[in-house]
Amino acid sequence: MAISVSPVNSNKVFALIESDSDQDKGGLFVSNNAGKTWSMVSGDNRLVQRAWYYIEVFTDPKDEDIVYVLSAPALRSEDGGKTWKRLTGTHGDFHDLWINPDNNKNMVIANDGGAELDEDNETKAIIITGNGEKAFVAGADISEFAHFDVSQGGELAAKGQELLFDFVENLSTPVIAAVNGFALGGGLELAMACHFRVAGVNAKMGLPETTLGLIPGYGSCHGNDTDRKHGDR
Ligand SMILES: CC(C)(O)CC(=O)SCCNC(=O)CCNC(=O)[C@H](O)C(C)(C)COP(=O)(O)OP(=O)(O)OC[C@H]1O[C@@H](n2cnc3c(N)ncnc32)[C@H](O)[C@@H]1OP(=O)(O)O
Repeated sequence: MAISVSPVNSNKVFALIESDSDQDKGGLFVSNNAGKTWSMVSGDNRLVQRAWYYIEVFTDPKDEDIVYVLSAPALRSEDGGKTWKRLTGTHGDFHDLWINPDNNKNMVIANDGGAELDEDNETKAIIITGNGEKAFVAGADISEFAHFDVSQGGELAAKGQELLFDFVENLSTPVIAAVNGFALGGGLELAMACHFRVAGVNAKMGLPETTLGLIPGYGSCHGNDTDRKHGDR
């Protein structure tokens, strides 16, 4: 079992309990009188499915009705544990959560893939689009790196991959590419790094750098784990 006392109301205590799974007796229980009496608020199986391994419950430091449960998925309730929404993330098996006591939008969650920082869980989605109708992103200005040698080219590609493409792909907030006009070279790769792509009727996509003998720098024509994860490229 796991226990969490609300930092804003010490009479409110949540207990996550695994019980006889054949009879579905486990789930989340709440006490509103510091543990004297208890009632079950949710028997959602997702809350206790990892109990054989670990089981974690956390109460928000600012709002006694916001509760988090870490399991194979990470789950959040905004109504005192009655209903649950799954948090998106880069990896399953969530083990620990830290919520900034002074700013409950700032949290760090740990899962089998590492730690993730969330500074704003009120942003439900991010849309990337071009300004105007001509281009989503026309790609890199090749004149800026035409003089690069092989190692400088490699460094540029590695840095861009990490700073932009991996960053976008690993965001826990869904990122949508609204492709309006040209999506060329790195612009097309940016759309590919997003979690969803929507193309307008004027969308034109391509990798024109290949006509110059350049291998696209950001993962569009060589596989990696992420490509396999999304499987939709
Ligand atoms: C980093 C890599 C190697 O991994 C991947 C890459 O991103 S490589 C770059 C891939 N992108 C391109 O090769 C696109 C090149 N541009 C074009 O093909 C055309 O410009 C166009 C199809 C986007 C638009 O054509 P058009 O309507 O005929 O307009 P233009 O007169 O050609 O361009 C207008 C204006 O925009 C400038 N421009 C265009 N593309 C880029 C770019 N990628 N970077 C910087 N600037 C760009 C172009 O130079 C013109 O500027 P001005 O002459 O008006 O100052």
